[in-house]
Amino acid sequence: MVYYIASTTAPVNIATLKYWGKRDKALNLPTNSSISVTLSQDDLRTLTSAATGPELRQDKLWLNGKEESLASERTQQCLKELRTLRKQLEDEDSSLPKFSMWGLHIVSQNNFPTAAGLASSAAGFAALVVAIARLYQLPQSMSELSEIARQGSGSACRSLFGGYVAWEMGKEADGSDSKAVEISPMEHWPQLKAAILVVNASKKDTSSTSGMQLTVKTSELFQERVKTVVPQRFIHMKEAIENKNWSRFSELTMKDSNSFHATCLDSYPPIFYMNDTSKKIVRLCHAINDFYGTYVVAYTFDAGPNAVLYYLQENEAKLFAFIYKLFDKVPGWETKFSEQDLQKFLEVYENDVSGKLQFEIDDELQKGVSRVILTQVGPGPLSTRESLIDENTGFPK
Ligand SMILES: Nc1ncnc2c1ncn2[C@@H]1O[C@H](COP(=O)(O)OP(=O)(O)OP(=O)(O)O)[C@@H](O)[C@H]1O
Ligand SMILES: C[C@@](O)(CCOP(=O)(O)OP(=O)(O)O)CC(=O)O
Repeated sequence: MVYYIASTTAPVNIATLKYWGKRDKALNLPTNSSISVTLSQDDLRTLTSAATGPELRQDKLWLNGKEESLASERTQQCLKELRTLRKQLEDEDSSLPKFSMWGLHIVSQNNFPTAAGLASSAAGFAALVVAIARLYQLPQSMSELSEIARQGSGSACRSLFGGYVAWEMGKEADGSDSKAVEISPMEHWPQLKAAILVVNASKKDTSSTSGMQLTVKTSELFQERVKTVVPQRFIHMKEAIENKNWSRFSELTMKDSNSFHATCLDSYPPIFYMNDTSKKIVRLCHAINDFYGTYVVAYTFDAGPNAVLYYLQENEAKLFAFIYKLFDKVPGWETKFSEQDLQKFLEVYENDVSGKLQFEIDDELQKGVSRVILTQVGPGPLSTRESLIDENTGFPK
């Protein structure tokens, strides 16, 4: 049997200017433009393989080792658009095999918790679209493919690029100008790092999709956010990235996270994504910045309680003096540091911080965090020879 197979990895992205609100639910068109940082695939990534062949009659998906339904309208829309593009190629060149007529087997693995507010849908849909586009040998650019990934999950469109990425909301009713573009590649500002404090790795209560629908419908504050706050912030954040202006970037990032969660609280009935631990982490970050008298850390929270802390490499020891001291018992540190390195963070705490800090380190804060993920800005989707599909059967290995 002949099977054609392509595989790719795709990254997670974490927004610094949040997407929250749709102006068209079916096409996933947003009410505001957004900005994100793509994170390194060494630490968080989806690996997806896609196969087709004349024997495959049905589309099938296996996610993290289990067969899953492909019935969701969003996934169907992505598959339909990719097939249409492939069909155009086949119509132009009759020697091409008729991939557009055959079934697809898609096998995917996330190397981190799925649906836990760690942007698995973003990496997942980005990988699905890119793997199939490569299998189909589509000539479309990443920006063009981002319009398809967007229909799977809005934030997924930003995972088609590495580095610093904007999703331009666009104006057209058909969504043809609502796509991701690169602001700067990772090489432009490679010193940006992220420490993710995993607060609760269980499934979240209110999905992003239904949460944002409720906010659009009920929050007055939201109107102000999309009309005035975000358009200005978008320009300023883009400038901050282009100029590598860390203080500006971190201030805007924290303010935008707070603004997004404020519109959730202003929804009726209110939506709570941050929990008590998240709020304590916010206070801790402000205490750290106050302590040093400069921006050392910037927090941001998505639709869940986990904290993403952005910081610059040069400030790592200053930040870790605090967060390693607090969360040294949880797993994750050993992925990047030796025992000796970690000991040094404790020494910085003992020498520079202890006794001088206006912040009470409490038990509850320590108990609320279960894991740290240490990562940094990274590249966009990468082709890989690693395949999850058996080339003799067309099924998962
Ligand atoms: N590798 C993948 N391939 C295809 N679909 C995926 C993949 N990973 C996740 N998904 C889809 O995304 C869903 C999870 O999306 P959801 O938005 O609930 O969580 P999240 O992405 O972790 O959180 P958020 O987007 O709010 O940060 C999964 O149930 C699955 O349908
Ligand atoms: C808070 C956010 O993470 C919301 C992400 O929402 P999704 O992209 O998951 O929503 P859907 O388009 O409905 O799939 C902010 C962001 O990533 O910009």
